[in-house]
Amino acid sequence: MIVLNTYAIITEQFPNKETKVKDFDPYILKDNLLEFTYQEDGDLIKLLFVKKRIDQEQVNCKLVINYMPYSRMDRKIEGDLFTLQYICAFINDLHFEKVYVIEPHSAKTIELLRNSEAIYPALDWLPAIMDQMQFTDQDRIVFPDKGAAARYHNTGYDHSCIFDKTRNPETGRIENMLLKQGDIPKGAKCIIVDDLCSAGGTFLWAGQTLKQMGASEIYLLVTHCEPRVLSGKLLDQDSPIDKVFTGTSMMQQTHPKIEYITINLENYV
Ligand SMILES: O=P(O)(O)OC[C@H]1O[C@H](OP(=O)(O)OP(=O)(O)O)[C@H](O)[C@@H]1O
Repeated sequence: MIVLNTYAIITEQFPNKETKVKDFDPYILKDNLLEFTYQEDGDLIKLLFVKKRIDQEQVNCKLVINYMPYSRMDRKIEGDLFTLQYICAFINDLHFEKVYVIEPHSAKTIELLRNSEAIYPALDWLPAIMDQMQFTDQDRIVFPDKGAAARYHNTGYDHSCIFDKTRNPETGRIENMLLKQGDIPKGAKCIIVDDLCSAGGTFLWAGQTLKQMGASEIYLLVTHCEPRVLSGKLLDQDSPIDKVFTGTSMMQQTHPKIEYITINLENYV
C-alpha cells in the first residue's frame, strides 16, 4: 500500500497482470510524504510509478518505509544473491529527499540507503508495556540474539538478558539458544524485544528456555510481525508466550494473543 500525504493511492491490475495506478490530483502535493507498506514485490513497481508521477510536478518528497523489504538479505550467503543491496540501489535511484525506515533488520540498510534514518518505535512502546506488566527489578528485558542486542545495546535497561541463537542457514530452523548474558530470577516476568517475528521459532525457543529457567509471564514485543505467525505454534494456547505486542506494518488480523500498536509518524518525521 502507498499513501501520499494521507491519501491512499489506488492501484488495480490489468488482465495481463500489469499494474494500473489511478492518477492523483496534484493539489494534494504539499510537504510531501510517501508511506510505503511492502507486501509483495509488485509493490516496488507501484512505488516507482508514484514517485515518477510526483517528479513530474518537480517537488521534493520524503519516504517512510514501514518494513524494509529484503532487509534480512543483508549479507552474502553462499549460493544466494545479496539482494538488499539491489533494493537499496532501486530506492536510491528514485531520489527521495529523505528516507525513514521503520526498524530495519540491521545497520546495513541505513548504510546502503542514501539520506536514510532508522526509527525504532518498539523502544518507545516498551516503557508503557513495562508499566502495564508492573515490571520490577526482578523482571527482565530479553534480547533473543546478537542482532537484537546490537540494535538495542544502548537502551539503558539495567536488567536485560541476551541469548546466543544458532540458526541453520540451509533449513532456516533454530538449532540452539543459550543465555549469554544476564540472569532470570525465579518468577521473573520477561519481555522479549526484537525487530521481526516471522514463523516464530526464535521466540518459541526463547520462551521455552525462559520458562525452564523459572520465568512466570513472557511477552513478546516486535515492531513487525508476519502473518506466517498465525500458522505456527507461537500463538497456541499452551505456548510460553502470553501475549505479542506489535505494529501493523505487515498484518492486522485480530487474535486474542496479539495487541497492535499504531505508530504515530508525526513523532518521528
Ligand atoms: O520468527 P522467526 O522465524 O524465528 O524469525 C524472527 C527472527 O529472525 C530474524 O533474525 P535472524 O535469525 O534472521 O537473525 P540474523 O540476521 O542475525 O541471522 C529476526 O531478527 C528475529 O530474531
